[in-house]
Amino acid sequence: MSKNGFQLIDVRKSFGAAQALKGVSFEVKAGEFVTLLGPSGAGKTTLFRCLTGLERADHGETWVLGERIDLASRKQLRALRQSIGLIFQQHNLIGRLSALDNVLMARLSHTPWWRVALNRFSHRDKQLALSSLDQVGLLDKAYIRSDALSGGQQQRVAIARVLTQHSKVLLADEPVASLDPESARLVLEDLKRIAKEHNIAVLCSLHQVNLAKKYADRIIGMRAGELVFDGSSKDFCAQTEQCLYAKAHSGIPADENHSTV
Ligand SMILES: Nc1ncnc2c1ncn2[C@@H]1O[C@H](COP(=O)(O)OP(=O)(O)OP(=O)(O)O)[C@@H](O)[C@H]1O
Repeated sequence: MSKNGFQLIDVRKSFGAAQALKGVSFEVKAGEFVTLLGPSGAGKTTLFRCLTGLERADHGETWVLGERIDLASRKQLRALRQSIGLIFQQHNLIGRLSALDNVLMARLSHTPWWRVALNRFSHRDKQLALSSLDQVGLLDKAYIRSDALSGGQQQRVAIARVLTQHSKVLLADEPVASLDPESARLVLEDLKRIAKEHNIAVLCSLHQVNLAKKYADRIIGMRAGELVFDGSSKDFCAQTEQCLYAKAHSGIPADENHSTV
């Protein structure tokens, strides 16, 4: 099993009668930027929750950085989660803190409590945080309160925080859902570049097919808990898109739809 990236093998998860994941298998390797597409209820959030250990699958194996996160103890889970960077639609920054202080939050678990209480992070940590802000083009905003930044800039501060955390795996759950097209472009370009430059496995769920096709190395399509497409962006054609979305809204059960996997 790869020490880098993550892999799901026949992962199934139900909530009562609702089968959220019906045997999902795929791998994302270090350096890959993969987008996850699928209509509402496809199981994307459940998949992310299984990958972070927030949800335990009923069946199958969930490997993260060479370890079974589905079998991890609380202590192992805490350690593993430090290597998993999370980006959400709502970036979870503390509005009254500067961009730099928000990025430094990634170093909390590496910093003695008294340094945190006095807001005295080490020089090395500050350099690291500033360098991360520089990598997302926001060095000049380091000392600005984060609630004074635009939505796109705040999302890029959240990316800088993940970089400062030294994440090896990055899960981005609809990171551009509430952004204007230009901000969305900048965020996706950052995520793609970071995957390559830092050799991080990135899985990013999106609702915009055009953005997935433009930026992803690979697209994974899910519908009703099943993987229905796993391939390169150029192979994701109009027919695949229709299969993924249109029929899902038509009331036809997923089992009766054509699968491209
Ligand atoms: N905690 C839960 N309790 C009951 N059912 C759940 C729970 N979580 C998810 N489900 C069900 O599992 C299925 C998949 O949900 P999930 O949220 O993973 O889909 P999604 O693709 O993320 O959808 P969306 O794009 O709308 O967020 C849905 O039918 C949902 O109702």
